[in-house]
Amino acid sequence: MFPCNPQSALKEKRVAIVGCPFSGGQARGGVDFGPEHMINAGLIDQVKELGWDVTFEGHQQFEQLKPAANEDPDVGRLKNPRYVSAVTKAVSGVVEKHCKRGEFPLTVGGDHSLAIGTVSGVMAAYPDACLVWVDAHADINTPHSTPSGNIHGCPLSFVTGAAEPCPDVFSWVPKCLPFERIAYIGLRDLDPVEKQILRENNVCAYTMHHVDKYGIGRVVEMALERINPGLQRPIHLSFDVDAMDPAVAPATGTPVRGGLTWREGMYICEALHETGKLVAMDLMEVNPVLGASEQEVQATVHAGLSLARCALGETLL
Ligand SMILES: NC(=[NH2+])NCCC[C@H](N)C(=O)O
Ligand SMILES: [Mn+2]
Ligand SMILES: [Mn+2]
Repeated sequence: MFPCNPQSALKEKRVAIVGCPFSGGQARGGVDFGPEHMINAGLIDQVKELGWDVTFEGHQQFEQLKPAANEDPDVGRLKNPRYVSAVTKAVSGVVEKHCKRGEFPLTVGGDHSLAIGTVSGVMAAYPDACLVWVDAHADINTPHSTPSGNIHGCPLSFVTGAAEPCPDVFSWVPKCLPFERIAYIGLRDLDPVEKQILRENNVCAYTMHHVDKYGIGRVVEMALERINPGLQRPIHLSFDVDAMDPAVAPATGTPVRGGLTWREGMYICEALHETGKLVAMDLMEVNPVLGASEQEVQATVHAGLSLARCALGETLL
């Protein structure tokens, strides 16, 4: 299989929006309405406005992948394991297909368990890619370490191989992403085993402490120097909207105070666009049901739209 030429998606400016109405990786309903809200708020036209050709084949349909009641018992601590495994496998294939067509997949969630699919799909098309993970959380719990059983807290343990093998589920996931190719930005809520995994594997991780200390410009620069020296590698950006401060993006399932400002979030997307190496983006965890008011929902959706536009070049002269 030939690796894709990362330049084609960028030169031809073709985006494929992959709407993933999925909430099975965590316990709170509503995150499955995220993609619909983003589309209804004008995502397609806004991306077209930036000069991209946009494909949107309608939201992914996951209902038929859902096991019948009682047929998806926990595996270890993992909740809905068969459902999440099947959905992320499907997403992986869709993302890989778009990459191989020379399109830039913009995957809109949905909860962050979907990244098992997006990361494996991008890595199948671009085996030398690196990943920038912008999140309050490290999402690298293993099936044994997860305190919640929510798989949206675990996606990176599967794709890096940190996860213990689990019977029946996720056996399809390739160990496709080396630790040296992950950079985290925005971390501020880690579980003890996650800290241990990051330390033991010397993972490039910039917490909010580092954002305060160095400034976001320097943080992005240092992150890229670490995981992508000379900018040789294609870049996948996985953005959990809870990386943003809850004042900016309140409508999300696991908000944590002390997050990125509006500009810090946008800056990350702009800077990655500027590299000319960004090949895929995920925008996850917008939960329109969790806003305390309509205004909070709108604020979160608008932050999400703006992040996507910045990653696609909006603010470039
Ligand atoms: N994608 C997210 N919002 N993840 C939150 C994860 C929270 C916690 N670390 C857990 O594993 O349950
Ligand atoms: Mn998060
Ligand atoms: Mn996350």
